[in-house]
Amino acid sequence: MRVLGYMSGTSLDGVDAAIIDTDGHEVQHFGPTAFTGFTDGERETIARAVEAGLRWNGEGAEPAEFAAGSAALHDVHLRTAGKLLARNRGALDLVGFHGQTVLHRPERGLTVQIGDPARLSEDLGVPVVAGMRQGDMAEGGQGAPLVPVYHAALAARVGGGAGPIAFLNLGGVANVTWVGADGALIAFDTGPACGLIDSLVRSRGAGACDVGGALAARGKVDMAALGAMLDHPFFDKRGPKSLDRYDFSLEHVGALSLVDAAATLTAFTVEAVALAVAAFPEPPRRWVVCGGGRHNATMMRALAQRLGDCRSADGFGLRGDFIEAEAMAFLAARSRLGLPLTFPNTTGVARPTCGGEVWAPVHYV
Ligand SMILES: Nc1ncnc2c1ncn2[C@@H]1O[C@H](COP(=O)(O)OP(=O)(O)OP(=O)(O)O)[C@@H](O)[C@H]1O
Ligand SMILES: CC(=O)N[C@H]1[C@@H]2OC[C@@H](O2)[C@@H](O)[C@@H]1O[C@H](C)C(=O)O
Repeated sequence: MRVLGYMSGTSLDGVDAAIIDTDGHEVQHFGPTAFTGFTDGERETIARAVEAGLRWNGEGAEPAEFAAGSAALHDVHLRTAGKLLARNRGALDLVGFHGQTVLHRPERGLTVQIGDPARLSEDLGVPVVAGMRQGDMAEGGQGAPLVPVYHAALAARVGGGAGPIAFLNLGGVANVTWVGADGALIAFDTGPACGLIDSLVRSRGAGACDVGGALAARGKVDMAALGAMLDHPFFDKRGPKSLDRYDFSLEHVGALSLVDAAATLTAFTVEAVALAVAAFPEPPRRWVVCGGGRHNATMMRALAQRLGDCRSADGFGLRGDFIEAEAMAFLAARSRLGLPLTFPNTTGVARPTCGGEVWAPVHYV
């Protein structure tokens, strides 16, 4: 199947898209990719939906802001498809659509993504698989992370010898997938990645993110603040476990200078990843890093110091900025084939579980 996967992640930077050819087990061909950044207006509209989602907290009627957020997202998804399909005339069989998470409360079986898969299917003329977190939650899972089964499919490409490897995604939130030498999977969210750092940098009027980790490189880690952040109850929980992007706050670094706060938050991300190792039967022999955080050289240096062999996915011929989008395509294909998306050791779901709901354009036969 030729499948277009879309992801708009928690960092609210825009929409990633990638086309892959897949049979739901392996990737036969990596097709083109595209990213469309949100305009300032779109970002504000979508951020308002996220803020409204947090206030709403799943109680009472859905906030009115969701509709405007969905409409803005839809436009960005269509623009992104325009770029991809103009360059790629081969027919698409399917689309995998994530949408924008506006609330994630796994302890209450609630995960909410805005977006309009029905309209997307109409406008693209292709069936769209969406709602892939909900099937997992209905069976008692966390609804996240979803990408581990895709990481497993990529593992052979980065293996290079015996022993377990780990994929680490550094987006707004960080998640890890441990792939054993026999293909066993263990996965969970580890803690924040870049989301808190972005919030810090924005709140101090210093841009949208710590580009290259330049701020953190000039700062000093505040051990008291780091200790206080690592005291969060999330780190006492055993996995599988998952996070809402806003589960952590800036309160412990509020009094620090910008560079010291950036250094401390960067250390927080790294230490939270290091804590994950205790959950694995053996330490990974190699860490493969995906997501925008791998552009943060200070974070990458600290991770390598803490974890050992820890490198960007790009060094293995993978597209580190598009792995989540590719994963949405891969999961959509698996959903159509009735194959499981999530597993007891990746989301805590009761049994390997398929999921996703398909939206077909009315003229589609
Ligand atoms: N050049 C750069 N230097 C430092 N950080 C960067 C750079 N480019 C991107 N980032 C960071 O990468 C993050 C975005 O990564 P990515 O697009 O993988 O996240 P996401 O998919 O939105 O989030 P999630 O994976 O949590 O859903 C931003 O939060 C930003 O801080
Ligand atoms: C609820 C939600 O949207 N979670 C995201 C977020 O961003 C990273 C991490 O937290 C991960 O659990 C998940 O995204 C990826 C695509 C996943 O489900 O695997």
